[in-house]
Amino acid sequence: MSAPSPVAAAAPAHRLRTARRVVVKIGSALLVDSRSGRTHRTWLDALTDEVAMLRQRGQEVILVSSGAVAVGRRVLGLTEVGRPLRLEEKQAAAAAGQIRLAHAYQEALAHHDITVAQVLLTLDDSENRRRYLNARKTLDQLLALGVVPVVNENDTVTTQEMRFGDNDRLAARVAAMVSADALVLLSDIDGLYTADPRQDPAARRLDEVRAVTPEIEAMAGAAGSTMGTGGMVTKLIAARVAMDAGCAMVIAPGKGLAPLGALEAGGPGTWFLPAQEPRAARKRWIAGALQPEGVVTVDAGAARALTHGKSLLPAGVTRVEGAFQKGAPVRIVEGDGRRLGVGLCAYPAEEARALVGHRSGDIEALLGYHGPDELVHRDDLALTLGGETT
Ligand SMILES: Nc1ncnc2c1ncn2[C@@H]1O[C@H](COP(=O)(O)OP(=O)(O)O)[C@@H](O)[C@H]1O
Ligand SMILES: N[C@@H](CCC(=O)OP(=O)(O)O)C(=O)O
Repeated sequence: MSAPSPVAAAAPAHRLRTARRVVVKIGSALLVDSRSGRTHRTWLDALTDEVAMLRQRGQEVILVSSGAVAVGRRVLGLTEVGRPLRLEEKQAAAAAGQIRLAHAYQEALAHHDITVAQVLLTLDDSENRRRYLNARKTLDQLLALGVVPVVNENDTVTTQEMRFGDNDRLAARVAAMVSADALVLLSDIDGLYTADPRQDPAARRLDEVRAVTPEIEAMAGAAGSTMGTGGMVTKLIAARVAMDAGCAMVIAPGKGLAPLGALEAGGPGTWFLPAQEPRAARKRWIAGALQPEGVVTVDAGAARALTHGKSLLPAGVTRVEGAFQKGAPVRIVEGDGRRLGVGLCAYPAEEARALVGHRSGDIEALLGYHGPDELVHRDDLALTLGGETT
């Protein structure tokens, strides 16, 4: 019998404490007072105390925060009760609210000497590979510099109807993008119930979910509060995205003043536990889900380096074929045609061709800008040797 997977064995409550990278999503209803449109400062201060505690323990934290529309509505006087805002009004509200939201986070985290950076993304940024790679690298860089990124959707450029609950999915995409180990969705409810507890008093909360099956999906009803309207449906979509990326997700109650501490102490929540870890999930995604758009041939020395876990440097490349953009998946082969694997190329095809056989130190002189040293970074590389993805 094979040994049980350490991923499945870890007790859910420890997931948060042991996670290297944590994404915490904060909904509008938790952060913004529905009547006054003001942020709940005491709540935010308490949450940022917890974020500081996680940082002190050496954990990296990304916050995905909603609330721009709710804050901006009041600022712009778009407060007629009962009238839904038009898309352009919501976008205007988001623009006016976002700057205040960012400021609130900046002030709250400044008490702990933590620098905040605002990152506005569209859902599409995680789908378009070139922008995806840039967003991932920016977030990586911010985390490496000890910064806490505060992410929201870039509501100004969104072309679709802005729906509450979008940030549940955005948070999951961000968690997948940065290979986070844990995603916490702080909610007005303490987890997933067998049915909407507002409708069914006999509904029971689930502690753990290991796969989002149709049976689980059937449990999710529509929206809850007046401000948050995503309900459980978007949370389950988020769970799927997170789990596919090897990230554990938890829906936990956020109203209290120390929601993360409560969760760590074994408080209520529903954990969605993936079958594998983020690194393995990402390699599987690169190797399996993407259609290669080019071929990069490497010499024997580079092939050896790759099998020893190194990145691919331009010096070991002998040929680049195809027309592709930065971030595209490319097949990596040896001179004799033997397939080594698939990787995401850090340069577009033309630039990659210009770098063939050159030392990384020459990149700036060749391209006129200071790009990455690696043509394919080892984190973006899935070797498929002997049928195994590594
Ligand atoms: N099966 C379910 N389990 C738990 N809550 C559910 C379920 N189905 C629907 N809901 C509703 O979803 C709401 C949470 O969604 P929402 O209010 O959008 O969350 P938030 O604003 O906290 O992100 C709950 O208050 C609950 O009324
Ligand atoms: N981007 C929007 C939030 C969208 C959203 O998903 O809201 P919520 O359901 O409260 O998490 C805003 O900042 O107002």
